[in-house]
Amino acid sequence: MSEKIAVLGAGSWGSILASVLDENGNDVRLWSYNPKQVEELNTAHTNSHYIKDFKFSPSLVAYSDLASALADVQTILFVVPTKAVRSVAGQVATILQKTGIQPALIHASKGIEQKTYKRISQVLAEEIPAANRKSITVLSGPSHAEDVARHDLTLVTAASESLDAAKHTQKLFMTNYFRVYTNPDIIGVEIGAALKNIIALGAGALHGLGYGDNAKAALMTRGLAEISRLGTSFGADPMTFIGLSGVGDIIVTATSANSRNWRAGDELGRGEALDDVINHMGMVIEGVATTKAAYELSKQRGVSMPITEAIYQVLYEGKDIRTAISDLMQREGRSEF
Ligand SMILES: NC(=O)C1=CN([C@@H]2O[C@H](COP(=O)(O)OP(=O)(O)OC[C@H]3O[C@@H](n4cnc5c(N)ncnc54)[C@H](O)[C@@H]3O)[C@@H](O)[C@H]2O)C=CC1
Ligand SMILES: O=C(CO)COP(=O)(O)O
Repeated sequence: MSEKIAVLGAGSWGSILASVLDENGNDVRLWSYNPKQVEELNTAHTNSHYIKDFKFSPSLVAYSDLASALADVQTILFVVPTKAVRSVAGQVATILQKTGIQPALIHASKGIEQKTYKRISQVLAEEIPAANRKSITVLSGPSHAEDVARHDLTLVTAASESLDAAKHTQKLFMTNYFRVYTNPDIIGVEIGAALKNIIALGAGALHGLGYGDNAKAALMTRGLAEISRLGTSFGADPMTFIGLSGVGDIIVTATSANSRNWRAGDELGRGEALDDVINHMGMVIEGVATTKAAYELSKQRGVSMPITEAIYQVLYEGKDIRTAISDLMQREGRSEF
């Protein structure tokens, strides 16, 4: 199977997914809005700010002009940070309207839009009227770009309301080190993908504060319980949260220094200020904005999310982390389920 594919967003994840698609024999156009990055990708075949010590194949071509990247493509993969999805999708829609092509739409971003609380697939469906809403697919799961770059074994999920669309994504990405499952539950997969970053921030903070394995296991388990409560309130399948995009992604992001969210939490736990952490990371820390969206959603829907609320208070209300942890521990005793 070989297709013309545009990958939009050349950060660590976009560029490595583009590389997987390129290795699979596709004609891949990697788009970035940063011309310097495009030049580096096309001349040195590196993307040094986002992915260290990795050489891309010269067959992978980068574009700074979106219309050229989209010319005649059969598939578009969106991998920009959540806050940029709507504006990039709007630009794509204008170009697709002019050219009349109707490519398959996949995304691999992990977040929830601020204020509208929409999932990424909902934003894409709204902005790109030509899209077949039911066939939009999300690719998600425990998958740090750094590990995929060195061909470490990686298992992810392609979720879509359309099984044909999910299978199409599965075929595009499958390699001997990158295995893709299908899942019809796009709601559960997108919610798990977004909210695990809140737990990764918390796990990093526990590490930075010097807490041990019991505390981290407790946070991951009870964090998953509240993600599952919010997800099922939207009709997600509870089983999704014990799959790759749920517990799988919590394990990888909440235990690894490759995770930007975990690292940000670690630095906060060591006493650094949030603004400083964001500034020197130089890459997206999705969990910061997702904490706000999830906290507001939980209040709107009456879903109990005490860990998310505690992290919201630390990030947005200046609450001391140790006080937040102590308050969580001293909540009234209750039944586990
Ligand atoms: N890095 C990873 O291992 C993984 C990341 N993800 C998700 O993929 C998404 C992208 O993450 P990364 O590639 O890691 O981010 P990154 O921070 O490494 O790169 C983001 C890229 O988006 C571009 N960008 C930023 N604002 C833009 C805008 N307004 N318009 C167009 N382009 C813009 C930047 O120039 C950069 O190339 C996030 O939602 C993240 O949660 C998902 C799985 C793994
Ligand atoms: O989603 C990821 C791995 O599955 C990447 O997480 P970070 O954005 O925290 O690096």
